[in-house]
Amino acid sequence: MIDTLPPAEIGKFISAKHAMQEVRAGMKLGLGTGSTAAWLVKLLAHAQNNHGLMFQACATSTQTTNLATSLGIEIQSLDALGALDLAIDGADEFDPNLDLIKGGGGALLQEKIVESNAKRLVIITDASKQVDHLGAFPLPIEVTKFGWISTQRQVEEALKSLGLAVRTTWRGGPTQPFVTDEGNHILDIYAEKIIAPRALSDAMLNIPGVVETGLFIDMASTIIMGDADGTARFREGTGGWSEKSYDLAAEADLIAALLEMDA
Ligand SMILES: O=C(CO)[C@H](O)[C@H](O)COP(=O)(O)O
Repeated sequence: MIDTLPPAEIGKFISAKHAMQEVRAGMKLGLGTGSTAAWLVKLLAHAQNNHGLMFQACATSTQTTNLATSLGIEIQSLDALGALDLAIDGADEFDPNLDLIKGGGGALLQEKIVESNAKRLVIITDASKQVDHLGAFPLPIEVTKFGWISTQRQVEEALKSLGLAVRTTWRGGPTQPFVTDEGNHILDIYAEKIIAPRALSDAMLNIPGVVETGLFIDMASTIIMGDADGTARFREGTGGWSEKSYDLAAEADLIAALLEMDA
């Protein structure tokens, strides 16, 4: 089964598998959103259902709630759990400071709320997400439905005054814009290169119709990059990279079991 898996998916599995080392019995966990986080959710379900791992969890989206509950993980509300021990999530980009662009899946608001309530945030990725400067991936901005077009104009004016005369587009298009779990729209900013993420984030958050941005600054504790050859490269804060190799042949049964969860 592993032979038919695209290399990118093996890398995501390796990253999620390595992140499982951070999970301890009894922890309160925040579960991320996206295709990499889905591997983590499946690994947690496997550990719970087959090895009796006990944990409590909240989710960062309806998508993750549905996946987790379908696999037998009980999802509680963040408010019921309170402070979390650990959150694990994917990212669209990360830079050398471990600052992130997130929200490619449209879940940035719940992700930021959940992850800001976690003692540690572990980001599971692959090498394609590593950049020198954030911004090649369009930066998502969550905007209220009320006055959304006027907010877009304010966003573009604020970008211009920061020297970023760049394109913005509505996720899903202007006639049927994407609606987030919180009932808002997503404006994607094509900045190409964000030199001052904090200044950009502050300028966006200063606009009343902007609810949140996909810039996650000073939030990630650790980054893990999984590779299709079985190598997990990981970095704590701004320290150096370390690596661990996983034997893919030895992981084949586990990968097959996780893939069967899709059936
Ligand atoms: O921020 C996110 C969702 O809002 C995801 O974590 C991000 O888009 C990465 O997703 P994937 O693991 O599928 O590449």
